[in-house]
Amino acid sequence: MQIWKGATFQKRKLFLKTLLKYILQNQEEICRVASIDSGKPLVDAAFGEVMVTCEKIAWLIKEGEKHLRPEHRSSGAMMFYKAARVEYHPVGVVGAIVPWNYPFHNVFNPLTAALFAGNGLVIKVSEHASWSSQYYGRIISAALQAVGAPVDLVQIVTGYAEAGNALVTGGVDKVIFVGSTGVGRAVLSAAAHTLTPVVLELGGKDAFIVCDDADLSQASSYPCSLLTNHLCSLQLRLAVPTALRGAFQSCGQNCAGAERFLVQAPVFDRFVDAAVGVARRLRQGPALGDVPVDCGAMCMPGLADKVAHLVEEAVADGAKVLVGGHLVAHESGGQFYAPTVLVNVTPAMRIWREEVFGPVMVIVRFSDDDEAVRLANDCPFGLGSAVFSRSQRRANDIGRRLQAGMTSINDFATTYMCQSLPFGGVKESGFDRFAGIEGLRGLCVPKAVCEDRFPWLMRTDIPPLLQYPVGDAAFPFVCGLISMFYGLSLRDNLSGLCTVIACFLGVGKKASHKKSK
Ligand SMILES: NC(=O)c1ccc[n+]([C@@H]2O[C@H](COP(=O)([O-])OP(=O)(O)OC[C@H]3O[C@@H](n4cnc5c(N)ncnc54)[C@H](O)[C@@H]3O)[C@@H](O)[C@H]2O)c1
Repeated sequence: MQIWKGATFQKRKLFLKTLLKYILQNQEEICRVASIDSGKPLVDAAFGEVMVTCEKIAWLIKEGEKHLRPEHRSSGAMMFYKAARVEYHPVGVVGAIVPWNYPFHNVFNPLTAALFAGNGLVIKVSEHASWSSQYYGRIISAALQAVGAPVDLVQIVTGYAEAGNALVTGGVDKVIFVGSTGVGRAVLSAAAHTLTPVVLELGGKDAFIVCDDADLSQASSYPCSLLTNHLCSLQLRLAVPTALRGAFQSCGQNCAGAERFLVQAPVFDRFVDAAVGVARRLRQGPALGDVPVDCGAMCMPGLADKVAHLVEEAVADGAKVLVGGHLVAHESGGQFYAPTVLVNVTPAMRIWREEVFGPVMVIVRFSDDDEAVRLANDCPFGLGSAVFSRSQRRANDIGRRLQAGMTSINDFATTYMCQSLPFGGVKESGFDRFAGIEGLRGLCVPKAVCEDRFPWLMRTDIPPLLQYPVGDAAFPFVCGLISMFYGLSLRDNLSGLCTVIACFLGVGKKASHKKSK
């Protein structure tokens, strides 16, 4: 760890380039391994695991150094003769505890940033995705070896809750926990004993808002309503495929997964019809079977039953299943839950508040922007969000009011493809950030440093009348300084200056008199 801490940025970049080269040359194998361990189709693995990881590595190589170099800061009026800066030093050993849903990305995401920041890393992978971690671990060791870095710099461990707990309490310098809200609470509580800082990246239940833009497209006075109608349906054509991917990518097993689709009344039926039309045609089965599929299996034991239970309970309370809504038996013996579209859901239902983490698209109608915001915020989680409107201004107005860590305008989850942006949530989705500039710097100790700006010209010292034992004029002198620098008018500043000069001149003698006694 000590060796890597002193590694140049050039070497850290070389490590990332070595990883990137391997990933690019072995994309298919990496995706296959992720598919076997998580049940997701290859395209979902390429999209959600490999593409974002490559973007992260590319961003770190291009911009990472810039954000970890010492940053000069202003020193303020009174400290004008000082130079101030922040230095970003590695925290030491980062402990990352990750879930099973993206076996490749969940390992490489903390790995790339932690090592680029100069840290060592212990990753506790999920007990449900341990197999693939062995293969990914070998890639990491080979890349470390290739650049002459210590191979034990990264340790991958697996196990149940006890293993995770041992990592939190075992003396790492910072914990990144990615997982469910309930376990996040346990991790935070364990970390409190050792005062270990924790980043919590927890569950989500993203709102996906589709506005109708009716005022524009329906205004009879509008000179070109044909065009606006076309634009409006274009917006829908844009929103529906994105909505479907937001709901069914990786069979809905995404932290930043769209789980609540809020659609404005005038376009509600069209949106629902379009979504149902596609959802009905989705092919489901084993990810690496003989026939191509759109939706794979559920990974975690019991998750499909949990999803089924949530849907059944909602239906019993008045929700309506338009597509799916049932478990699917398959000769492979895998766990499958059919891609589902559900309407007539109300905020009183459990499915509205709890993370489903499955292929269920809940579509709810809203009448105006205020109601959309109210419904979106009526949720314990606040990870991602999306707003669709052909008026970017309107979409941004709604977006600003959403209680979420991330908002994509006219798209879904694109904030994560912009790797300079922080990733994380509010409310029960956690706190602090793991990606972007904030996440990268979060893996460092931001050390404040202050030194003389002109050491060859002036070295600063405590003025004689403030030296112990302090003279009688010390107090008026400090008050004078405060007025001189912070007075709100020129008169106050000058009056402060006069006091300072008077004290300085008058007390010089007194101080030396006292000292000679
Ligand atoms: N916000 C994000 O970035 C993000 C990303 C992916 C998944 N998630 C969330 O993860 C959840 C699904 O993953 P999961 O079921 O694997 O989550 P989980 O919370 O059950 O497990 C996550 C990890 O924590 C470990 N763990 C369990 N108990 C622990 C304890 N007491 N102390 C320390 N570690 C412990 C597990 O072994 C696993 O490695 C969902 O809620 C999803 O939203 C969040």
